[in-house]
Amino acid sequence: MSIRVAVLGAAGRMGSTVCRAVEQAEGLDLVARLDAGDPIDAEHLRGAQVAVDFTVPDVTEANVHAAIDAGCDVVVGTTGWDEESYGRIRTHLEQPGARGRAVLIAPNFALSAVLAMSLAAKAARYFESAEVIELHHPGKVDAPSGTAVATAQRLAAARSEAGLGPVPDATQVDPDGARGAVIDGIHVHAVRLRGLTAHEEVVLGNPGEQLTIRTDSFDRESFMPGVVLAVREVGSRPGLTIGLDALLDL
Ligand SMILES: NC(=O)c1ccc[n+]([C@@H]2O[C@H](COP(=O)([O-])OP(=O)(O)OC[C@H]3O[C@@H](n4cnc5c(N)ncnc54)[C@H](O)[C@@H]3O)[C@@H](O)[C@H]2O)c1
Ligand SMILES: O=C(O)C1=N[C@H](C(=O)O)CCC1
Repeated sequence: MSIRVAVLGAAGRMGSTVCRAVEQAEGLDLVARLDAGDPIDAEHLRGAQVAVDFTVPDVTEANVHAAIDAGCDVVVGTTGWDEESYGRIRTHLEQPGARGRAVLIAPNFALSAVLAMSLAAKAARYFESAEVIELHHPGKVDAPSGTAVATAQRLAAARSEAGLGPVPDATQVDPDGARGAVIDGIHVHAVRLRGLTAHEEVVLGNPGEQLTIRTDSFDRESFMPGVVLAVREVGSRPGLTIGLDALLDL
């Protein structure tokens, strides 16, 4: 039996790539392509069991609630999520009408990025300094990237668990924000450059040495094995799963 899939944001860069990947994947059946202006309800989802959301940060949470109400499990790649919005999804999934439904939200479905985040979190405890540089195409609407936010949060958590203090930084004068965004004490720098797709460097420093962990997605095909895996697996994980790590046994 095939898994029936709807794609939300189907006209976008990621959504259109996901539509092609679903059409080509064995055991998946693309039943609906929805984009801005299309209602997200049972009629328009056309019997989909899994909805895949690659839209925009402003609308993704509302889409997920609507897809749950329409009886779908949901795979989300759109960025812009935080603890509050995760909490509202968890609460929704505990309601009687939504029990057993599953939502998987991942800031990055590329294997190299998932591994880079995991390796960076492992390495973080051994270094005094840690910063994140993310580099993306100039059509991206949000900064810093969802991947960079998640990376910084994981670096900070690992440092805190290891008892490390703040990163060393003597900066006192920075009127224009040259030191970047600061997420949980980790500096994050965003580059937008024509020709790029999605890239990230985590730089970790000690006296006399540096470790650089870099991931490069050269095209959107790189995200597709992770998206297809999530579509296949989401139904067997009721509740909210954050990140692809759980599916890869990392
Ligand atoms: N998790 C990952 O691996 C991963 C990879 C790449 C991009 N992303 C994220 O995916 C999102 C989409 O990126 P993109 O480059 O495809 O953007 P995009 O602008 O090309 O596509 C977004 C699409 O969503 C549509 N849309 C807007 N409002 C909508 C609504 N209410 N309902 C349905 N569709 C709606 C737009 O019309 C557009 O077609 C971004 O948040 C991006 O950061 C995540
Ligand atoms: O192209 C984008 O936009 C991407 N967004 C995600 C993010 O913000 O981390 C993943 C990488 C590509």
